Amino acid sequence: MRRRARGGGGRQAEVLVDSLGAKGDGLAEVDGRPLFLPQTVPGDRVLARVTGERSGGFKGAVIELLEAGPLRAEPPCPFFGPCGGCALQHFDDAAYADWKAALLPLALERRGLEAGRLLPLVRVPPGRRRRMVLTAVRTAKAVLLGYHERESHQLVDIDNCLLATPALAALLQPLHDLLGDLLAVREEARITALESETGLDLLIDSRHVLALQDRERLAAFAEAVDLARLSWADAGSDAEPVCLRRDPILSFGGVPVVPPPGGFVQPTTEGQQVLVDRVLAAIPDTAATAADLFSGCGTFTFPLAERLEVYAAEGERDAVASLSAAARRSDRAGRVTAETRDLARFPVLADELSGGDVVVFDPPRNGAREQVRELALSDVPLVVAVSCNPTTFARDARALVDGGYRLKEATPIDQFPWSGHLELVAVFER
Ligand SMILES: C[S@@+](CC[C@H](N)C(=O)[O-])C[C@H]1O[C@@H](n2cnc3c(N)ncnc32)[C@H](O)[C@@H]1O
Repeated sequence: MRRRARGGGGRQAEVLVDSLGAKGDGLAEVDGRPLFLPQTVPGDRVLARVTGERSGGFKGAVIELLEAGPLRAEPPCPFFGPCGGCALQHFDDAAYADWKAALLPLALERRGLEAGRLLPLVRVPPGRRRRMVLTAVRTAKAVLLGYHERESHQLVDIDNCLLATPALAALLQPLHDLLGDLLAVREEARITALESETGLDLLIDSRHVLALQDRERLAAFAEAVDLARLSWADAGSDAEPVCLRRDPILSFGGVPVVPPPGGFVQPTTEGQQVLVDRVLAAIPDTAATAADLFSGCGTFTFPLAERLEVYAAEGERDAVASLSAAARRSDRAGRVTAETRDLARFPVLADELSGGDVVVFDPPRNGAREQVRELALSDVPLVVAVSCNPTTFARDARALVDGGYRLKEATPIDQFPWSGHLELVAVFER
């Protein structure tokens, strides 16, 4: 490392990037501590600015790429760089896949764990993201619609997204036009768009107060782009359907479910199928009962209930309502019970779980610390964990192993291509 004079924005240094960190940033060294440099690859020699502190090291920004590393690739998207939606389009594809596949064993290793059998990375290609959450703001000149820059409030305006399904990508330009008509200067909106099996489902969440002509404009928009449903929420308040042309439907284990507006569903159909297949494959024929914790609106509940009696618990009231309504309409009504329950504050207790055959749990990114404490005390013979965060998964896995479980098998799934995120499914046995 060669230091230069302090610049106005912080210390500058010429560094060599030697590896990639767990979130996809290149890692160099300054003063014997790691310097995290977004959008660099191993072998890059860069002039960097130190911009702050980060987990035992520094965060930085590239001022100039002095020499490109051999694993640098041409990013396919013109928005890559400023757009915070992707972090790793500039990395050689095979090297990217190796790096992603290693995230899970590395996270486990940090907790002193190893999977009995680590299956190869399953890759979901770009262009399959069926759910997107975007932000929009009306400026004096135009509407900006897209993702924020990394660690910034700055919005990057996009009119295409290579991650999204073609139907979602094609919605971006009409959405720009709609929001240009609707929003006043400085008004913002958060848009959740889902491509369901029966068409697009859109939730617009904004402080903008809807006048009668706005509602007419929204209905005309729904008609023009053939939306299944268009809902409106006021800063997170209960979503109100503005236009329901047909129910948006996703099928879980063959059961049609109408997800709540903006509700969580797996981001890709392909990723969901792999997760469901791996969960079902882990369950022996002798099992009769299962608990599906953090169930959402039933991604695993309904495939499990084809054969098993299932208790589903989930924190979002609307998701449980969707799940319960779908169960009532299905042939699995007698095999599914669902409850709205905050599993961090009121985890299902070891005594409640004990005697059951299988627990499936699929928590949010921060994991299931409180729920896992109870699971570890239970006598459930089989636990299948689904997670989108190897770090919190490894923490929870440690608690299960300390409670007497064995981590039998784990599968990493790249449901979030070009990002530092990784989906996974893991099987634990007592
Ligand atoms: C990763 S999603 C999985 C949902 C579902 N298993 C699926 O595959 O679609 C995590 C779920 O946990 C729910 N959740 C988050 N925090 C929770 C809590 N404290 N208690 C119960 N559920 C919670 C979210 O609402 C979300 O539905």
